[in-house]
Amino acid sequence: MVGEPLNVNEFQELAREALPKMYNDFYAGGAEDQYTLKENVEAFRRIMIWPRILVDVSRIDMSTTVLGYKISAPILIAPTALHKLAHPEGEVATARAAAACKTIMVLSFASSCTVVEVASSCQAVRFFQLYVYKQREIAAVLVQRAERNGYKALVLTVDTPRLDNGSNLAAYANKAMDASICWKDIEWLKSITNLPILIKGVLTGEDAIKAAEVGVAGIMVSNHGARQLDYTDATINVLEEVVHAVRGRVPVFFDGGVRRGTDIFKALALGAQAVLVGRPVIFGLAAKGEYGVRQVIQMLKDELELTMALSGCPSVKDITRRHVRTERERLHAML
Ligand SMILES: Cc1cc2nc3c(=O)[nH]c(=O)nc-3n(C[C@H](O)[C@H](O)[C@H](O)COP(=O)(O)O)c2cc1C
Repeated sequence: MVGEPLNVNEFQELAREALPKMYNDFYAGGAEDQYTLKENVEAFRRIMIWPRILVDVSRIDMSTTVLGYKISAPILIAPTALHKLAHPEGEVATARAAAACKTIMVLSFASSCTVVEVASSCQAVRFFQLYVYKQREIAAVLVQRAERNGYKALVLTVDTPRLDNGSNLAAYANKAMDASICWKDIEWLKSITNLPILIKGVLTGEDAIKAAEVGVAGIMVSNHGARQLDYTDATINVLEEVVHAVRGRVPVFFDGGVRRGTDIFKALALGAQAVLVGRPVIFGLAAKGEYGVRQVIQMLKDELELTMALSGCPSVKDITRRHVRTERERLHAML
């Protein structure tokens, strides 16, 4: 590729050029037929924006709050494993970029820099993502270490009783991870920490209701970037069901296939409080280190700002359900 990347998708190409094939495949790939991997992105294309005109958009305010922390735009960094495979500075570079962009980074349980290294490298608000191992004491130690080092929330990832097959990492994790964890264990997790707990990996209204009932601080609609169960629906297609089910009791976050500012606008219109971005951040990191991650976030911010201006939404709270139409709604309107 020649020249500067013009959008987030072009970073994928730069990352492919920068990385050994094995690492690139690890980051870019999805489960089995990779049907859901494609759908996560494609499903956004079937949702159309319905803009409003003659609204004063001379000032656009993208800022929002997540669990009370003010951030510059509703774009968080999703937890993704092993950033040092992408760049020698690993998660430290990603965290610095998060700080520079005034947003939140969720550090993966499978990070290649330690919780302490990342904490001491920058002022970014950080959450810690957790998998629970069979040896529960390990989870307790890790949670308390995250708490001591200033991480502000726990993100419990629940879509991985087993990892999708194929790597030594998966083989190891499948042995170590506790596939018996269930709803009652949220009480146990609450008993070992004072941090708010978010549940990542909710895909149905039914589970969203259970999550709200056990008292989590937030729900993340996610199919793990289509790396776990293939043939789950695209996350943008299930977001609204989850939002309706929780009826505002807890905030709903969203990830999967976010590549454009218009995607973020659509997710917010369907009820997400903010989105998380996975692969594009790794591609930015692989291509250009911290600067690349900053560029990726900045591009998404610029695109969201433009989308808001052109849609007649001066602030994120002005983005409503009436600003988008799904394919089904458009077909219905034609009847
Ligand atoms: C290479 C890679 C590693 C990931 N590692 C983790 C992880 O350690 N923990 C976790 O909860 N999610 C993990 N995820 C899932 C992301 O948090 C997120 O759900 C997903 O990447 C969002 O989709 P996107 O990549 O299309 O933005 C990983 C995703 C990728 C691509």
